[in-house]
Amino acid sequence: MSLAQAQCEACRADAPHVSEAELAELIREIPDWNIEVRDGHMELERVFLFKNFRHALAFTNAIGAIAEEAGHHPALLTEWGKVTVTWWSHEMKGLHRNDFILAARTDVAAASAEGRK
Ligand SMILES: C[C@H](O)[C@H](O)[C@H]1CNC2=NC(N)=NC(=O)C2=N1
Repeated sequence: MSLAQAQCEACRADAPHVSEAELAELIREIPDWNIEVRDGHMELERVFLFKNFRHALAFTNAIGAIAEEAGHHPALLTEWGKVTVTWWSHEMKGLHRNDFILAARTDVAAASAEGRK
């Protein structure tokens, strides 16, 4: 089963952070994502480019729907021709397996998104 199809776990303050070993394994499944450290915790981030604002906004809404379905929500920065998607688990201040699952689902949505550049 691919990571994108894996079941999300509920996110709680006491949910386990991914270990170093898990992180190394999971990041291989989403090679286009960068790890950024902000406010002392890791975040997964990827920039998606589009031909115009309309396509960027449509992709933003598609990711919003995926987030609502999962009950797990990213930071989304929509600009002209560009969407920056950032996943982390704010409740537990770090990366949970959920974040990698949602990043993989974001990649699946991007593969069929219109107006990619
Ligand atoms: C009550 C609600 O389910 C929680 O606040 C959820 C909502 N979406 C969330 N999204 C993310 N990324 N991290 C969380 O900790 C989180 N918590």
